[in-house]
Amino acid sequence: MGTLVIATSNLGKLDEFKEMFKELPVELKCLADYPPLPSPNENGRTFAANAKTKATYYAKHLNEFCLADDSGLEVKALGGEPGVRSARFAGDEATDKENNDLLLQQMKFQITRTCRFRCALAVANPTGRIVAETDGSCEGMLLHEPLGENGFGYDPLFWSTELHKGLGEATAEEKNKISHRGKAVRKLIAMWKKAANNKNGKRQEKQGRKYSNEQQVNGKAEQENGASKPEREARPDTKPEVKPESKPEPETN
Ligand SMILES: O=c1[nH]c(=O)c2ncn([C@@H]3O[C@H](COP(=O)(O)OP(=O)(O)OP(=O)(O)O)[C@@H](O)[C@H]3O)c2[nH]1
Ligand SMILES: [Mg+2]
Repeated sequence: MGTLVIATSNLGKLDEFKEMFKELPVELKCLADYPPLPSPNENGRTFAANAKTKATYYAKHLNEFCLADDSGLEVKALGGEPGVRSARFAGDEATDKENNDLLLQQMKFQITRTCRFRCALAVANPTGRIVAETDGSCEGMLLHEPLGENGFGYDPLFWSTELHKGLGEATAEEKNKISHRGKAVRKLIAMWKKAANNKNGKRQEKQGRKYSNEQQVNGKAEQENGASKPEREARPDTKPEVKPESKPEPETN
């Protein structure tokens, strides 16, 4: 079984990933399983750029496959802010509460409350090369005050137009079904399943080719040894079993 490190220092994200990956045949690890590393710079202009930077950085240092997530909240009335700066909106070391308070203050007189969460995921192999990327988004409205105790970050300020409730009120299962991260994770899992199916298909094709080559060689040898054709055909049990290629599961966004 392979290892995948969930390379995030955000415990809220980590819990969501653990829940969503629990059925996968992979050994999940997190940064706490390794000696501490300084955080990488997240100064990219897009979520995708930051996710790739983090995945590559951790994969190279830990010599493992690493999954990184860069995500944040885009508020329409603020021109997409806090966006990639979501974690540092109220300062480099800002807490969730400080970020939320600043956001509410900036939105005090705004009538348009449309916003969305976005998430970019990147997986890097142990050399640091990016081997998979996906993304997801989740639409909502910014509340005027915190609602509910669940989730993390900006969740208490986010009214989900898909769930018709605040993310702070939603259970983990409800949030994962509609969230930016949930959508990005399901795309990633669908990609892995497709790649695994293709690999199985290729392996079976190779086995089939090997069998047919062997048959030709054996046939030739038998002919040279004087074996008759009907005798060879009467041995179907020597055929390798070639299962039909199974279809990947449809994406469930
Ligand atoms: O209410 C929320 N529900 C979410 O589902 C969610 N996803 C992201 N965020 C916020 O966006 C920033 C991400 O910044 P970010 O991607 O740099 O992560 P981070 O610095 O916390 O950890 P790391 O993964 O970089 O180690 C942080 O402020 C998070 O609170 C969320 N807030
Ligand atoms: Mg970060």
